[in-house]
Amino acid sequence: MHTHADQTLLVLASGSPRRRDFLSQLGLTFTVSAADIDETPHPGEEARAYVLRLAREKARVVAARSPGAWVLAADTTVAVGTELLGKPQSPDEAREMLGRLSGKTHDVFTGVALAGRHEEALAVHTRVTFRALSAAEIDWYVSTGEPVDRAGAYAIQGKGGFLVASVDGSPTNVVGLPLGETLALMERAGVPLAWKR
Ligand SMILES: Cc1cn([C@H]2C[C@H](O)[C@@H](COP(=O)(O)OP(=O)(O)OP(=O)(O)O)O2)c(=O)[nH]c1=O
Repeated sequence: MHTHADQTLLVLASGSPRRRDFLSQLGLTFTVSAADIDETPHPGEEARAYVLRLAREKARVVAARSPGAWVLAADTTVAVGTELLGKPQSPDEAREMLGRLSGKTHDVFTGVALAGRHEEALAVHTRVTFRALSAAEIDWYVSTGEPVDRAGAYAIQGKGGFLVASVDGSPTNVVGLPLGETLALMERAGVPLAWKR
């Protein structure tokens, strides 16, 4: 018997409001169920491998409690050379991270994973170049509170826009969900998309 694909449930395994907004903008109907996993990198783990591992883990944890659903998860990290910059744990750490990024180009990686009938995953890489920042600019930005809960201590889509000189690659990848690649992934897996109903 033919089953209508659009009856398949889509679950976003994320507590991130950015990811929720992006998926909504695509016209997709979904529920949200955040996965709480250990995000500690393995010793010497490369950024691409790290974000893929975490995205897959988040998707699997939620898929295990969502029978019959497609589960989408993602993880974003900032890398300076081989060093991973996660979310700052304090204003001092945020200042330190922003100082490291000032006047240089860094890498942003997002891993996207889909779990359900089968698994699919991909990682997207964007290069972001920061302006040379003054200490006063960094202090002010940290005082806005925006760096909290942001990989690399900035939000390009918010007040942190002034930090950035240029972006090479997917802009939505930097905010936490590379939209073009995520759509391609869902299409490949057979997840029902709004314009295909
Ligand atoms: C670099 C950058 C990161 N970020 C955010 C995206 C991610 O939400 C966050 C990185 O943390 P993640 O661990 O990728 O995601 P999360 O903890 O917010 O949500 P969940 O694991 O439940 O899905 O940093 C921005 O919003 N703007 C930016 O410019």
